[in-house]
Amino acid sequence: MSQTDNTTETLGFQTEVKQLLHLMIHSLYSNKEIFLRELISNASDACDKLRFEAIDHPELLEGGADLGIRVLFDKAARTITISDNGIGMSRDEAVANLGTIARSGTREFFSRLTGDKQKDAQLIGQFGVGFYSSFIVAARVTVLSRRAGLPADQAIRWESTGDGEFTIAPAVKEGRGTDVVLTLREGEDGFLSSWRLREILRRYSDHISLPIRMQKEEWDAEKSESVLKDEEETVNQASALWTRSKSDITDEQYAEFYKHVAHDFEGPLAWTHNRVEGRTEYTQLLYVPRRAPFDMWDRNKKNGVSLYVRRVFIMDDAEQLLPGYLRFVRGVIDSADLPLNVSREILQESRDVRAIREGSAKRVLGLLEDLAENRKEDYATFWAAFGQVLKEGVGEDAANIERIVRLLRFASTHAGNEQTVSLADYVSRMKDGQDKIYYVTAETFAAANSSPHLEIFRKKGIEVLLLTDRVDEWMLSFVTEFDGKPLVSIAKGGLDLGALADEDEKKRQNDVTEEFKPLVERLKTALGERVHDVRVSFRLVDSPSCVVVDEQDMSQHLQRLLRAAGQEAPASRPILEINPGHALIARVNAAPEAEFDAWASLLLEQAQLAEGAPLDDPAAFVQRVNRLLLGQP
Ligand SMILES: Nc1ncnc2c1ncn2[C@@H]1O[C@H](COP(=O)(O)OP(=O)(O)OP(=O)(O)O)[C@@H](O)[C@H]1O
Repeated sequence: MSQTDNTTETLGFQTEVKQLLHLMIHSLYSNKEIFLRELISNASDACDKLRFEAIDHPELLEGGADLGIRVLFDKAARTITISDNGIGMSRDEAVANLGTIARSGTREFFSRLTGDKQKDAQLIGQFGVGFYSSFIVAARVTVLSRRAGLPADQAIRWESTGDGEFTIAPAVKEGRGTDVVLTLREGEDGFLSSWRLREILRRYSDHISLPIRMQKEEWDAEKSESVLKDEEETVNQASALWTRSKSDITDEQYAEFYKHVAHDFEGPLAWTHNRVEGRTEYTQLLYVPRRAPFDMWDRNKKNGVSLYVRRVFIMDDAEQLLPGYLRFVRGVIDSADLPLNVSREILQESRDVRAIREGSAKRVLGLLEDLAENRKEDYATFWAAFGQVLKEGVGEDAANIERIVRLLRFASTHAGNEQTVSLADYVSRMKDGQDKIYYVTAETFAAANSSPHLEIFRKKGIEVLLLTDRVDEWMLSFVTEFDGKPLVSIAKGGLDLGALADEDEKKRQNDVTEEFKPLVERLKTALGERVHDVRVSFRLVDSPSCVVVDEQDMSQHLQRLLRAAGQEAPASRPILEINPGHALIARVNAAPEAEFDAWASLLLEQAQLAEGAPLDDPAAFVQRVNRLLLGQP
């Protein structure tokens, strides 16, 4: 910090702000006019905040409850001013809000930037551009602001040319609120036009519920030019978008409103807009974003939609209005019943809120069902961004579990790595006589897809779901059947292909099992405590052996996940299954007694490796393999 005179302080921007400014000026160059949308959006938020604070402190309005935004320009001075009479900023608020980015994960976000303009522009989109977008068109930005409630001589003047530093000084401002004055860069004079500014405002900010006023302009036939009048006029519709009737709102207006409430740069994927009447009355305008925000998995991140009560803004991120598994939804809920002084605590208890939450969850599920049915590509986009979050719903929302289960999508041996298969698709492709839905869980798609357990299913052409997301094991504890068909792990318990194995095959299998009994007994003795059991398996085709767990035991994959998360997991011993048709099994069967223990260990250890499980003693494994390769047990 340095002082240029007694009162003006010069401060540096946070490093990330400097990076953001640099990047924005370069990557959003072709989309400059959005600065106006961002500044109007902030001005509108500032008025909403004042109106909300004034519910408990009416003196903040200082007698002027007529909230609004004004856009002015001055051709001679080459400035555009966006002025609001909202909440304003104190000195400390200005320093914190206009010099830093207060979002956790910001540093990590910036470390992901690549230097590739196009990719970075998309990343910034996820981040939200906000106030700093002024510097795309302005060489200098001056903010004159007075917080509501403070006297006129306690205003502040913030100024920066966007090159790393800003100054802040005390100032005098008669009216409360904020004036943002942009002194344009060379070559940006095109914005100094009433026509141009109105056009931008109508395109991007028509949904703003407050009046946006500009000086009236009229054509003067004598002078043959348009002249500014002393009167003002409102240039937007100035009514809350969600209160308008659906048929009066264009898709573009819905999209621009979304960008405002969601602080998103891109338009939404889908939305649902309804007025609900009955015991509780409310309007909901809910959006599904296209992309997950960069900090979606941040625990401290706020979630949810904005709550209004009879058009008065009450709070952002009212997470009580939707169940947690729909936390990606953005938008507005405007209640006719809640009190204006409702707090987050009251929201938690309120019966009206419960009704809103249940009603909104149903609406969003309906919207997703519609996407899944009629806009498959968009549903795939949704699923890629938020599928993992939606899965949480099977544990969280028992009332809607059937609907949620129908919305789930999986990778499978038929469909490949993309998660596109619904349980209904799976059932429609089931083989004659197949009465179960088969799946395998693993850490990665590659591990799942090359699991030895799949071999017999591939041979018989039976589809298997490949589950590799972290929440999958947890999810499966809630989804145990679909359409009357149980979901069965192919790596658990004995393999029972039921009606899919014919009588001849069953008889042959019994004979083989009998024939291999002595080998099985020898392996049990050799492996002792390391296994729970050894048995002959008909699920293997190309692999000599595999490990499975007992029906009621926790899967090996889940055991590993729990241990990785530092939790206790019961150490269940695996069952070793051997493939009687494999040449290596014949080799082990014929092995001399001195070599037998080494072969037995090898069968177990390679089966564990194929599963993606770590070995207890990898060095001993390597030595054993080498000795056997060299024929020196
Ligand atoms: N006109 C204004 N009146 C009062 N406070 C303002 C005004 N403009 C900006 N601010 C303050 O500065 C903060 C930062 O603004 P900025 O536009 O960068 O981010 P944002 O609006 O919070 O989020 P986003 O960038 O995602 O839109 C705001 O959250 C607000 O606290």
